[in-house]
This record gives sequence, structure tokens and C-alpha cells, in this order.
Amino acid sequence: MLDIKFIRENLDTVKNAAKVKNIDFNFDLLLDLDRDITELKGKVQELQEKRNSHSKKIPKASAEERPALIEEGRAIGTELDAIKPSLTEKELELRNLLLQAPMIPSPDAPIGNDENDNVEVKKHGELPQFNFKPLDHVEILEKQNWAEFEKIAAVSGSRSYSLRNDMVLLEMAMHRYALEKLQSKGFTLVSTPSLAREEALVGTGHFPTGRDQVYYLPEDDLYLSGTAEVQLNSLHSKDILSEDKLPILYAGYSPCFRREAGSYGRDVRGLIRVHQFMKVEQYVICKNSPEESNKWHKILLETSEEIVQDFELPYRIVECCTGDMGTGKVRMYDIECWVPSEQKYRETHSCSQLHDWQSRRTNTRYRDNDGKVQFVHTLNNTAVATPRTLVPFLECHQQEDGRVRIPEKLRPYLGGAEFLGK
Ligand SMILES: Nc1ncnc2c1ncn2[C@@H]1O[C@H](COS(=O)(=O)NC(=O)[C@@H](N)CO)[C@@H](O)[C@H]1O
Repeated sequence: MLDIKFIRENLDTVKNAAKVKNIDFNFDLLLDLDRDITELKGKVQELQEKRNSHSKKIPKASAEERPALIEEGRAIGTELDAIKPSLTEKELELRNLLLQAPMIPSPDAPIGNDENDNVEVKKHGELPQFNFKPLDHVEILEKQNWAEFEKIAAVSGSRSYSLRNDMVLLEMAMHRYALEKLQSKGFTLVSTPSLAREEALVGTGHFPTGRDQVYYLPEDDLYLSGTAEVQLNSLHSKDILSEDKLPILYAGYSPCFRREAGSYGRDVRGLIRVHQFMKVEQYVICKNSPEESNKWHKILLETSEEIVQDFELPYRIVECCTGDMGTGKVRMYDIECWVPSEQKYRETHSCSQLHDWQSRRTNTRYRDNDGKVQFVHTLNNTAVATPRTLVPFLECHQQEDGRVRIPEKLRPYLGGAEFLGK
């Protein structure tokens, strides 16, 4: 969320942010509301002062003056009561609008419309060359009895899957590997619920615009979050942390749920786009400094690169353009891993810095060493998300005999096995 003062004083900058992010935002309505609220607050203040000075006269007044004075005081109170509901309504309307105002993107972020305008900034790893006809990930899974789709779809609906046998162990090995790596880098491991209250989804920026992507449980007024970022981002809501406690590094581990509304027909086969998946999430709260945010953005990205390299997957990094990064982001990189059956790179990680856009929503602050209270900066990145990561993994490591080679770094988590499958 932006500071309304910032918008008043930098209207062109904020209008440009909406333009380059293709966000249709009604600044005139926002500023009209802002003006109305300022006027109404002025009126309330004036009436309260009038009522205070007025009420002081009553004890000193004579018996015949008193009834008129009391009546006038009552009239002021009635006028005040008449203003408050519309002031409250306009303040709520302004807040809801402010929640949709776009964060200013980094001047270094590429300007563009959508993912086609994302810029490739790095490529790593040789693409696999097969001297046999490679299978796609669904064929590998079915050949090895490593997953089931049809029967579970009859039970759980579309975009569901169940992993079986060694695939369950491989998925856990990937998460265990990522969690241990993050722990070794000083991250606090946190298993989080997927259930979340509305304000936690507002806190990350998933609400108000992304409601249609989130499962809702009306009886309990709870939501199923699509990422542990939601829970981690509200853990310190309303806190005033001390600077020496920063940065806070969390590795969140949770089931993630997504409705994938609007993705009808996309990636309907297999494990790329499902309704429920597991993710290890890197999440950082740091001090209010663009340099500090850039430093952690780089660390988070490099950590995920290490994991992808340890999985021996060819990948590229793209910097997301302004039209693809979303409302709250300052800067965002995706890691995309090579999927042979599609002959293209597919997103497996998303690494973002948001400065104080989220912390203004959760009111997460810190007292700096000069005693000044400031909003923190937040960042997040995927460490590993399955089953999507299994797709490049199975396809790139498949052998002609149908087995799948296990990269050296993962073998200790799979009883030392060099291959899975028969
Ligand atoms: N519907 C889905 N099915 C399977 N995997 C998914 C799905 N949606 C996202 N993912 C995985 O989760 C990763 C992170 O999702 S994200 O929305 O891009 N980003 C976040 O959630 C951030 N909190 C960083 O993790 C994606 O890169 C992808 O690997």
C-alpha cells in the first residue's frame, strides 16, 4: 500500500506506475475522497472545539441562560453525529482504494506488457540430449506407477493428482533438502497452516483483487492460502520490532491451495498446474532500505539457484517486466527450468522485493537505531515447489531404460540411490 501523502506529492509517479503495470486505477476518485475526508475531519474538529468551549460556559451561566446553552450544545452534538457515518464510510472507501494502488516499480525493471516482455538475464546448464525418444513426465509417472490421476480426479476433482511410491519419497527429499539448506543459511524453519483470515490475504496483496484465486470456507470465514508467504507476512502484523532483530529470515513450509481461476485449458495434463501443492518458501523482513532489499533479493535468488543447480536442472532467470510483476512488486525475477517435452523453460521459482508495500498493509514496523519507527521491507522467493519441480526433474533425468537418475546432492535423502525406478 502506498502512503496517501506520497500519492498527493508524487501523483505523476504513481500514475506512471499504474500505466506501466497496466493497472486501471482511479486517482481522481482517490483524491476526491482524500479531499472530502480532510474537509469532514476539519468540520469535526471545529465542532468538537466549539462544543468544548461551549460546555465550559454552562457552569458559569445564569439559570435563565443555561437551557439555551444546553440546547445549543445538544445541536452541536447532533451535527457531529450526522457527520461521523459519512466520514467513516469515505475512510473505508479510501482504504479499499489505497489497497489497490500499485507500488512504484524499480527504475531498473524492464517496462513491458506481459510475460512475453520479460527479459532473460541468465542461462545455466546444458540442455539434455537424448539418444532415445524421451517420455514426458506423465508417461514416466505412469510407466513407473509413480502417480495416479483418473481415480483421484473422481474423488478430488480436476487438477488433482496423487503421487505414489518413490515419488512421495522424492518429493519429501526435495523439501527436506531445501529446508536443511535454508536452515544452514540462518533461516528459521516454520511449518505454517494454510488456513488464513481475510486480513492476512489483504496483507500480502492477494486481496482485494485476487479473491477469485483463493478457496473460501464460509462457515469459518477462513481462506486456504496459496503460499506460506501469506501466514509469514502477517506474523509480525502491528509489531514494532527492534532494528537489531532484523533481518528476520523464515523458511515457510506448507501445503498451498489455488483455484487457478481463469487458467481453463492451460496445463491441464500432469503436475504443472494443480489445485494443491507443497512449497518451501523463503521470506525476509529487513530494514527500510533499498540497498538492503537489493542485497536480500540477490541472496534469495542465489539460494534458489543453488537448489536448482543441486537438482542438476538446466534453467534460466528472467527479470519480470512491469506488466507481469503485479501490483505490489518493486522488482521480480523468475527462475524457469527446462521441460524437454515442451521444449521450453517453465517457471518454478518467483523472487520478489516489495519494499514497504506489504508492511504498510500489515503495519509491521521497527524502531531504528536512531529511535525512528519505520515500516520494514519484505521479500519472498520460492525455495522449492512440488509437484511442478518434478516435471523438469523427471524429464531431464530420465534414462533410456525408464529409470530416473538422482543428482548426487539428493542421494543422501533417498538412501543413497543413484536411480529411481525399474
Ligand atoms: N497451481 C500451481 N500448481 C503447481 N505449482 C504452482 C502453482 N502455482 C504456483 N506454483 C509454484 O509455486 C511457485 C511460487 O508461486 S508464485 O505465485 O509464483 N509465487 C509465490 O507464491 C511467492 N510466495 C514465492 O514463492 C511457482 O513458481 C510454481 O513453481
